[in-house]
Amino acid sequence: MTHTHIAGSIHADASNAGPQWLNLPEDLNALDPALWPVGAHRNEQGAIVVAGASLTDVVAEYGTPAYVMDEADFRARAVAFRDSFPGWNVYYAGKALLTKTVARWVEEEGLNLDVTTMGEMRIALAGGMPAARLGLHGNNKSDAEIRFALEQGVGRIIIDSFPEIERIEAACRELGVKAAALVRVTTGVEAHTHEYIATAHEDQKFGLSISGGHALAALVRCHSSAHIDLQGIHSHIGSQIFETHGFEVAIRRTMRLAHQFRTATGTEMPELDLGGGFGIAYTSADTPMGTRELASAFEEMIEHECRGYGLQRPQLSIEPGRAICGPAGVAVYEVGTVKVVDIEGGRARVYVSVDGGMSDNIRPALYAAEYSCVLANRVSEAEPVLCRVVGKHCEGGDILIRFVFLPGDIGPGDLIAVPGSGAYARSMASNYNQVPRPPLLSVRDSKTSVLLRRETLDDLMRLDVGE
Ligand SMILES: Cc1ncc(COP(=O)(O)O)c(C=O)c1O
Ligand SMILES: N[C@@H](CCCC[NH3+])C(=O)O
Repeated sequence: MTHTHIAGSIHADASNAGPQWLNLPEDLNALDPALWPVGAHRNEQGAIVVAGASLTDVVAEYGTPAYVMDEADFRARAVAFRDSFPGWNVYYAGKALLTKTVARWVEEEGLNLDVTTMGEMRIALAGGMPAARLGLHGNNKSDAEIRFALEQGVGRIIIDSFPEIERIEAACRELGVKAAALVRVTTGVEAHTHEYIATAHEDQKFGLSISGGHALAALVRCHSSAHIDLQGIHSHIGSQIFETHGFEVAIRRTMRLAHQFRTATGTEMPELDLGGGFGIAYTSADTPMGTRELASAFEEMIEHECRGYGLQRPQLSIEPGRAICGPAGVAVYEVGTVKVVDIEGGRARVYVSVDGGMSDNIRPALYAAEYSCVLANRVSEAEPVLCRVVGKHCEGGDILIRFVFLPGDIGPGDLIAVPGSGAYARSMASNYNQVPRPPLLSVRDSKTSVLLRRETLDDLMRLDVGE
C-alpha cells in the first residue's frame, strides 16, 4: 500500500505549531515510555506491540475501535501502590475501570476495591472480591444499595450526608447489624485540576464541610450511634492531580478535624482516607509523581500533624484509580478520512477522523482533557503535520485529540493508538448516536482475552422494546 501525503504542503512550521506545551517530537514513530504500557514497542513491520501482541493482529481479530489493556502493566502499577504504601489500606477505585477480571486482578494483588453503585458492587463481588474488602461510596446511595452492602458484609460505607446516616441506621436496625463507616468531608481545597473533577472546594455535591461545622457534627453523630462503627475521616480532593500541595492542605485540615473530634468525644479517630486523584501522563508534557515520592511526602505531612496535635498515627488509606489502570490501556482506532480545513490567518487544520470518538472517550469533550496518539500499524518517515483527531459523532465537540503531530502521509485504513486510555474511557462510554461500545481486551504474554465483548447492534435493538 502506498501512502500519499494527503495533508499536502502543511508542515510543522511556526504558524501550525499548536499550543505551547506541544513539542515537535524528534521521532514521530517513537513511543514515549512515560505514556505507554511498560515494554510497548514496534515490531519489524513497524506495528505497535503491547504485552507481546501486535495491535494490527489484535484489531484484525477484534476490530476497531478497541481498548487494549496490558494485564502485567496494570498489576505492576497496583503492586507499586501496595508496596510504596506499606501498612496503608489501598483501595483501587473501580469507577476508573471495572470488570470481573479487573476485580480479580485487584484481589490477587492484595488491594481493596472502592465501589460506588449497585452495579459496581455486583461486578466486584462476581469477580471474586470479598465483600469485606469493598468500600461503598456515593453521594446518593439508594436504600437498596445500602441494604445490599450491609447484607453482603461490605467492609465500609463512606457516608456523604446526614440523611444517609439515618438511612444506614434504619437498615442496620432492620438487619440487626452494625455498619462500619467513614465520613467524607470537604476540606475546601481548590485542587489544581479541571473544575468538574475537583471535589474538595465548598460549592460542589460531595462530602460534609469542615469549615461549616457539618463534618464534625456528622462525625460526632456517627460516634454516638448505636448502629454505626465510626472508622474515620475520608477526603478526596479531586482527580488528575500532579502536586502534593492540595493533599498537604487536606491533611492539615483533616488532622485538625481529628483533633477537634478527640476534644469533643475523648476518642482518637482510627483512620484517615486521603482518596485518590494521582495524575498520569496523557502527553509527553505531563509529569506525574512516582508512588514512592507520594508515599514519603504523605508520611512526612501526617507525622508532622500527629506530632503537632499529639495524636496517634491513624490507619491510613488511599484510593488510586486512574494511576493504576490508565497507563495500562491503549485505545486503537482506524482512520476513515483526512480533511484539510482552512482556518483564520491563511492557515489550515488537518482533521483526522476515526471510527470512534466521544462515545468511547468523553474526557476531551467533558474536561478538555488532552491526549496524544501515534500511527500504530506502521512507521512513517513522512514529515510531521499538526493534526486534530476527531470522532464520528454528530457533534462539533467530538474531538479526541486537539493537537498532535502525525506523519503527513496518514490516511484511511491507518490505525492510530491512544495511550492512557485505560481509565475513565470504557467506564464512561455511551451509545451516543446508537454506536455500540468497543470491546475491552487484555493481553498477557502475547495472549489476548476479551474482558468486555464488543456491543452489537443486536444488543442495542434488544433494549428497544417499543413497538
Ligand atoms: C472518592 C473517590 N476516590 C477515588 C477516586 C479515584 O480517583 P483517581 O482515579 O483520580 O485516582 C475518585 C474519583 O475521582 C473518587 O471520587
Ligand atoms: N471521571 C473523571 C475523574 C473523576 C471521577 C471520580 N470522582 C475523569 O475522567 O478524569
